Amino acid sequence: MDVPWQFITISSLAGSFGLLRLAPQYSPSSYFVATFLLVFLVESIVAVTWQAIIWPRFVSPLRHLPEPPGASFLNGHFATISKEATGHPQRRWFKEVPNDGLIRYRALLNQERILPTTHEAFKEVLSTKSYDFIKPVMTRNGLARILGVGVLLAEGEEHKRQRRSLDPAFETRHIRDLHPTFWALSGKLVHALTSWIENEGKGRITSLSDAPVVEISTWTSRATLDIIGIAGMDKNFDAIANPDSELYGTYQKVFQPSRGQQLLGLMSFFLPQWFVRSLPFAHNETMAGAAKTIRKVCRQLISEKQEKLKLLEKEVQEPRLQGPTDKDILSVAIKSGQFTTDNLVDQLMTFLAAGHETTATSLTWAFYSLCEYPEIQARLREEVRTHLPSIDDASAMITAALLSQCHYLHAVCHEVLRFWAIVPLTLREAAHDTTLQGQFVPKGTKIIIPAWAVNTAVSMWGPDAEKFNPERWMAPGQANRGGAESAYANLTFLAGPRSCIGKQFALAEFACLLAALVGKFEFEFEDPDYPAKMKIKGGITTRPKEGVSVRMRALDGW
Ligand code: HEM
Repeated sequence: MDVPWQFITISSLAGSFGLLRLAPQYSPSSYFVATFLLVFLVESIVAVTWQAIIWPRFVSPLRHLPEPPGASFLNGHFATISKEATGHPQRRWFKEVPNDGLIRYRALLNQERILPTTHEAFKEVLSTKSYDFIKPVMTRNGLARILGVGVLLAEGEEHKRQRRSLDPAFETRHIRDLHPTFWALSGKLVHALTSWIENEGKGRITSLSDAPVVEISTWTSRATLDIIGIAGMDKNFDAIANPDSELYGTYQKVFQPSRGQQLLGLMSFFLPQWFVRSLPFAHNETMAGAAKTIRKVCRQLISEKQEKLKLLEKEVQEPRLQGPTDKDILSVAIKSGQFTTDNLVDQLMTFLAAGHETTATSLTWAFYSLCEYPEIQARLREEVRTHLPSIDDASAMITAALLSQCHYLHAVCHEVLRFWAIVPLTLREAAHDTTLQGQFVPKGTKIIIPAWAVNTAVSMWGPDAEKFNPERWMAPGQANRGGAESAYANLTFLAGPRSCIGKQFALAEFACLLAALVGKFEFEFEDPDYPAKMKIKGGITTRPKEGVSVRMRALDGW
């Protein structure tokens, strides 16, 4: 249970106002501000005593669950959680706290969190009772401004309806058709990078030590924005060619954590979100501006696409006009007839945000791991060069079948996604009183799904769980699950009805981009000691705090 700060703030304001107007003789002060502060203080002390001390220690049905050591009296494990990278403490607790499937830990003011640890517990939260454990309202409101209230944030029957309408855009058959698009855009990225490197190196690159330094995450982000633009919305944002593109710049600002963001996040505990958002802070202005730009772009895309579809309808007799363009996510959503224009804007916002930074960050981690293990990089390059046509060959067509011959590529991609689990944890909240693994769970309790901890748990993956090892995907019969027995051992894309709708899209896009980049370039850390210094930056997705800076040069012969 959380302390109801908003209720306390609003009731203190209203109570102080009422007291001074109706019964001023009982007011502790004749000044409104002083009265408010006193009433607020008294209400807060009562609420905190109950919620942060009495409830979690003596009343909560969860109080008997095992807890990690080191909790403070009032703020439980908050200091540990806020000091370490997102998902890191949960990884340790997963390993070290003896439990029967559930652990309890406590956040700020001892707010309780349940950390499930077994296959059965994850199955219950994510599949059997997935609509009983919903996304927390605060998280939903926080994300809605930039992500829109699309399928990612919808709940219950509304979610089922939206998911059914969008699923056709992600059918295997359709993802197969997208491979040439993914390959063409991977080529565009390779060529842009080649020119940049040649330009920076001024024709003097003979070995990696002469090569210029590339911070790879800015390039991966631009490439995946272009891919979701073309494959998802039939629109070329041209971010690879133009790093100053409006949309790319907007997302860069939005995904950059700032002090203002943290401060406003804290204020949202006490005050209604609409009020916090109207305060004159720079962060509020940035977010409002970003939301406006993203909405404007989405509206434009929808009206362009509606025009195009009308034309196609008119000329339906001419099959040449029915290319893959009418199978992008936006066309499928429009043609389903299930969404109003405003709903469509929300869906597009969701796909733009959920569908580009995730794959870009995974690719950044791939670069990190391939610099850490140059022998894996070399083996992967050899496989790509043996089985796939050169990325410089504009007439070559890549197909899903051709790509599937690259078993090691498949293994490396899956291992990067498992090992780094870029959405390291995600939250759920009990929509009503319920049970989890037979344990009573009161309404409002937060459940933590610790994808990173699960993906690297010895209990799920065996003794080498914490080692980056693509071989686990190469052994006979292990290509799909990497040797893990449980379907809930790999939560990179989650599992169940709320799992990532774009998983197959992301896997194919990731494989094409990685194959093209590793086939063409060799690279190494700019600073060979980087792994010892690297800090992980937390947020919804985790990434290396300083990015991944690599010396990079194009190789001949492919
Ligand atoms: C490596 C890349 C990706 C990763 C690791 C990833 C991961 C995830 C995760 C963990 C969730 C569940 C979030 C939650 O419920 O708390 C999710 C949901 C979602 N993802 Fe992805 N994603 C990736 C790529 C994509 C792409 C390329 C698209 C779109 C083309 C996409 C669209 C979505 C959508 C729409 C949802 C909401 C699904 C629902 O609630 O029904 N994702 N993703």
